[in-house]
Amino acid sequence: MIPVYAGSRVRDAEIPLLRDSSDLSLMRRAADALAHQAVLMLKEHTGRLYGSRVVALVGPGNNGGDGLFALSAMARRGVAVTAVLLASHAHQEGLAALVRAGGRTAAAKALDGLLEECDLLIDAAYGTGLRPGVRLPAIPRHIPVLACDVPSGVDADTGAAADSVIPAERTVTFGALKTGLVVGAGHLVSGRIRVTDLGLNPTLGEPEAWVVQGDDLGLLLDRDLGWSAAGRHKYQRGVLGLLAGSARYPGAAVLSARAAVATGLGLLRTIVPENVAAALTSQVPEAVPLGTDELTALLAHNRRNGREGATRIGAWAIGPGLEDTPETRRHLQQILAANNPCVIDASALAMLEPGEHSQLRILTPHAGELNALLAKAGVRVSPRDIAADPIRWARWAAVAYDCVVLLKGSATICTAPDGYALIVHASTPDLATAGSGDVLTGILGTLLAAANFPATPATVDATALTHRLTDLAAAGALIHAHAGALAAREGTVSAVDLLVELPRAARDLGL
Ligand SMILES: NC(=O)C1=CN([C@@H]2O[C@H](COP(=O)(O)OP(=O)(O)OC[C@H]3O[C@@H](n4cnc5c(N)ncnc54)[C@H](OP(=O)(O)O)[C@@H]3O)[C@@H](O)[C@H]2O)[C@@H](O)CC1
Ligand SMILES: Nc1ncnc2c1ncn2[C@@H]1O[C@H](COP(=O)(O)OP(=O)(O)O)[C@@H](O)[C@H]1O
Repeated sequence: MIPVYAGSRVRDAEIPLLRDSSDLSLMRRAADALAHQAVLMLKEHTGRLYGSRVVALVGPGNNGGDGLFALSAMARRGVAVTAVLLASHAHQEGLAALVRAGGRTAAAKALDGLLEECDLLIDAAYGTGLRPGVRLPAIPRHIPVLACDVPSGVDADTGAAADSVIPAERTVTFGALKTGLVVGAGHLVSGRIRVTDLGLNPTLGEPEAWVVQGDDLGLLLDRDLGWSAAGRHKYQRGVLGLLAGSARYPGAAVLSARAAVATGLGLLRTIVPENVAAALTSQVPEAVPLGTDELTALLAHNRRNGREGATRIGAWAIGPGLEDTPETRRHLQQILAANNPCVIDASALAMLEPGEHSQLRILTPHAGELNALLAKAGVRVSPRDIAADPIRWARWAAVAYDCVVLLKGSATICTAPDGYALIVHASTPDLATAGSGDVLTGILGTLLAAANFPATPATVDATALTHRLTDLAAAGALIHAHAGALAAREGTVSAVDLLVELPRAARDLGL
């Protein structure tokens, strides 16, 4: 997992070091890393270095200073470099270094002409010191862009981006990975990211979040892989209850059920409306239907004897395709009252009430559903606000509903009420397809059922439990993303394609 820090935190750590202008070593290290990536990009795009033409947008602050030092390093290697100065002043030592190395400067009005003969643009206009309201020049899409620290126009704390943001093919970021590069629009415009370590970490404190990598699954699941694990019978591998489906959305229940089974579940018990039951049985023969009376008896049994062992349900997946009827509300209330770990999705989210619950719940809203959850809790935000600072609003919902929230999107954000946050990046934009969220719910349900949470969570440290739940949420998103990557190799991706790839995705990641 890679730690992530708010851009302003990194800036606060570096400013005292940068203020002493006699010591430019940090800036030179940053500039060297920038120049190195620029050289790689030039070789990739033009096949040569000597005689190629690089233009840099240079802003008035230290970000511009990085750009100027990088240009001077490239000028010394035979690259024709021009710094386009966007403001009336620029970093003095950087300018002097550029002039000494034989580089040129130009005014902003010369930019369009320079771009006509440009092999690479370095964007060193604004970094972590960006204020709102910036207006940046338009860059033709065919010109490769290398961003210095943060693509100009991106808020390095939140990922919000100005309309005129300059999307980058690569970003070299300094000191630490910044939140604005890994979520929201900032994530979409940063391209490939390289982090240059400047030795700031001891001064940065606790990370704001962690970006999850493919090989983190074992860590997130924290499973007992001892010899006894191989001796478990199906009930011990995990029994999941699924409350889903309606005449209007019969497919959602099937997708969640198939995903749960494909992720390696011991047993699936399903409560679906009568008119969905036949389709479910024919498409998911592994599922065992659960009647209303049996549900009541089983939950009572669970309350008395804990959740372990045969016939007891270890976790619930609730919501895909569910219709809001008195019967589904009754089932939901029964399940919630029994205090089982559950993943709650789709229309079931609208049936929840905010408040303290001290229960093992993962809510899986997309941005629109998060908006509705927050509104119900009295927090008035717009979808635009959520897009501009998704971690912040996912955390608000986690606090308001006292549970783990998994906010879906191109970057999935999993957060606990105390702010612990994990980020999982989608492998492909194709994951945004109908039914893909239902598949995720099934995966999460299986991970919860297999996790063997204690039957009386009140006796266990609540923070530790919500962190464990957050880890499992991220593990589910990781498996989902990897299934997407495998499916995308064959072409476009549908929810059924994800199901087909799930067993392999789970095994690839070490499940
Ligand atoms: N991480 C590290 O360890 C290291 C970081 N380093 C680098 O330092 C960078 C941070 O530098 P920084 O603090 O000087 O801020 P930066 O982004 O250059 O912008 C500030 C200038 O832009 C101006 N300005 C802002 N918004 C504006 C707007 N909307 N419209 C117009 N103007 C606007 C602002 O104006 P002001 O607000 O003062 O009026 C000010 O003049 C960081 O991103 C990284 O590249 C490395 O050198 C070394 C190690
Ligand atoms: N732009 C995107 N790029 C990649 N994945 C995305 C993007 N937008 C959404 N997703 C993912 O697609 C899935 C959609 O879930 P959801 O909206 O619940 O769909 P449905 O209800 O149709 O199943 C989620 O896993 C989400 O993280």
